[in-house]
Amino acid sequence: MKKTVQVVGAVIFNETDDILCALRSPEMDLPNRWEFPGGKVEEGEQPEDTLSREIQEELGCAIEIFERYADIIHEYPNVIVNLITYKAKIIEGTATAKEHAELRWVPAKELLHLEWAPADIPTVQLLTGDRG
Ligand SMILES: Nc1nc2c([nH]c(=O)n2[C@H]2C[C@H](O)[C@@H](COP(=O)(O)OP(=O)(O)OP(=O)(O)O)O2)c(=O)[nH]1
Repeated sequence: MKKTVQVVGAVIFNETDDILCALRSPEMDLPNRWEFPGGKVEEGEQPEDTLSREIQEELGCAIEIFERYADIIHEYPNVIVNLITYKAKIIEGTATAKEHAELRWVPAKELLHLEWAPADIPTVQLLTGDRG
């Protein structure tokens, strides 16, 4: 049976309502695909704590986490990913790509122009519909 991993991602908005998109590096799984920064929830960890920790590690900044935005299950060939996204904003520091190949602030209506990790597409479509 395929393993299911719980993954949290941040939909980070700025003051002009652009969304922070992160490009996975060539060394990561799903190389060169755009994603919501975040990572796997470790055993015993609260999803919001995972998200704050991952954002600090990956982007070097602190976020405030708001409501849960979407809860998606996507089956990859080797694993099932349960991607839960939360709306968030940066409250301290500036987002810097410490692990990603690139970070980009993108208006909601342009999100679908990027090549996303397959599990992210339903969430991106929701965002585009909400704000586009
Ligand atoms: N962080 C993140 N991962 C995603 C997204 N969409 C998606 O399919 N994934 C997949 C890629 C990975 O298989 C898994 C999470 O991986 P990760 O590499 O970000 O997590 P991590 O930092 O905890 O991983 P690890 O290398 O320490 O094992 O979920 C997304 O929007 N954000």
